[in-house]
Amino acid sequence: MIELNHVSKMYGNVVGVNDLTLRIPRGAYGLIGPNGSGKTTLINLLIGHFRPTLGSLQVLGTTPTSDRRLLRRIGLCPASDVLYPNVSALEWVRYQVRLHGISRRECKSLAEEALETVGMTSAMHRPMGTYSLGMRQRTKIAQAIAHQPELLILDEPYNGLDPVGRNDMTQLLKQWTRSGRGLIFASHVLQEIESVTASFLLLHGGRILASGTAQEIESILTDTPQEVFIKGRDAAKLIHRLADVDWVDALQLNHGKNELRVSLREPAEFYGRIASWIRDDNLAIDQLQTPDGNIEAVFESILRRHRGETS
Ligand SMILES: Nc1ncnc2c1ncn2[C@@H]1O[C@H](COP(=O)(O)OP(=O)(O)OP(=O)(O)O)[C@@H](O)[C@H]1O
Repeated sequence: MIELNHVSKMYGNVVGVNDLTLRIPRGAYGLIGPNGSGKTTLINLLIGHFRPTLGSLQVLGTTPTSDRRLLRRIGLCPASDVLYPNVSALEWVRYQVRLHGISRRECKSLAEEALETVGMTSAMHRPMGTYSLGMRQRTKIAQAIAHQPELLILDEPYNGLDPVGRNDMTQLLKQWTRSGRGLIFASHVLQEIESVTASFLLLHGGRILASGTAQEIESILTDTPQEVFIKGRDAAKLIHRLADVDWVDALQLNHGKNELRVSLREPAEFYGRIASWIRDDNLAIDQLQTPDGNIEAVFESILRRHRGETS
């Protein structure tokens, strides 16, 4: 579906993306990374909005900047709010479909169908200025899917949505994924991506740090140094167990000796032993706090590996 060969994009002296090489088959992928990691730059390269400063790329078997017909095969939902307050969703989506060179009559039925898919039929004649944020997001998605593209690209589709809107968005993206068409969507939040697809691309500082399924990334993390906080009255009593093993990098007692911070070189070793130590020594331990699910910690772990601080 996408092939990047040593792609870099510079904005003057600023690196947008840095030497990306990647080949991903058709499927659904979450593009995850903190602010400024290069997600939007990558999306703009995929749709041919930007030409790479270095390297080359192919999307759906063609070069985005030299094949304008590619835009007909891609649906794009940008992060920015692009809706006109005095225009109805139906008019706007029809107009966007028309821009793809589709006949006037067909545009209307395609627009209606897409708006129905996103649950906007009852509000589609109202001016978009009266819509909630969730309705605006759904209208943007309708615009992206109305011309029935092969690949849907969404930049932060969950931004600003309340829990109900988030759930609706997840259902919508799952439905799209089940149809077997391509999906790439950028997000800051791991859980949002996890609820739609198991496949990730992790960007940081314009580089792809990891790609694969959640399990693959988890297994990278299991072997990557981590910090664990052990909390409870007997936390300090675990020191004699942990002081002599070679997979512990550092130990620190905090909070009146009720919290032990452990820097682990091989977390799997720790998790394999901790329960039996607590049981055998009959220790009062209330909590084990790990960085699981915390995307900042995930990035920190992968970054350490990336910087060569761990193997
Ligand atoms: N038009 C521009 N001019 C100069 N620098 C830019 C421009 N657009 C992006 N950058 C820089 O390129 C890098 C990547 O930015 P990009 O917007 O692609 O990241 P992002 O992951 O989409 O971030 P966010 O989550 O905040 O949208 C950042 O350092 C950013 O400051």
